[in-house]
Amino acid sequence: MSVGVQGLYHPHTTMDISAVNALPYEDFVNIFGNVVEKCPIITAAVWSMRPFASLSALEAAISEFIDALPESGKEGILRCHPDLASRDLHGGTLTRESREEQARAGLDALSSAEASRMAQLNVEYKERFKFPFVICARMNDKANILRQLSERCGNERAAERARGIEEVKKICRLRLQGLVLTDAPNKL
Ligand SMILES: NC(=O)N[C@H]1NC(=O)NC1=O
Repeated sequence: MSVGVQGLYHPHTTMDISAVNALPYEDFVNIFGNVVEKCPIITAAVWSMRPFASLSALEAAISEFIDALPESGKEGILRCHPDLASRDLHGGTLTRESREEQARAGLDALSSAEASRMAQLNVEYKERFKFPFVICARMNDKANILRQLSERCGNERAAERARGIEEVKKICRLRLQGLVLTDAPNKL
């Protein structure tokens, strides 16, 4: 294992679920602490629910923990996310996961027109909802992200809070799949 930015461990190989279940909580939090961006408290809490029968069971435990939070807690999770394509992307202050996801969607290589449109819409969104726009960057390209950011600015706050949390769960699923072997298809 190697220690990455933010002090999180990044195993070189994916683990199977029994290896995950055998982890003491310190290692579990070090490895999985950022599956929900900057919310290691979620990881630390779900450790109590092990053993997990499968990767999907671990994912479901995280999802249920999030769903049980009050609306303020869900907004708190959204507020832990960095703005997409913000100046931080070049400044190196993002978590490794977030930087890689944004780069994969092409957000590190926007034209200046795209960058200022994105910045302007991010401000508009945050002024309206008081939390940042969150979308699973790995499932979208930059054109799609800009379009959705613009469209979602017109939503109601409760709908947008729920939508942001859905996106957090998609980001979480992809981050987990990078760390744990996916369940064998013949077991599903
Ligand atoms: N604001 C926002 O959506 N941030 C995130 N999206 C994503 O895929 N990774 C992130 O950090």
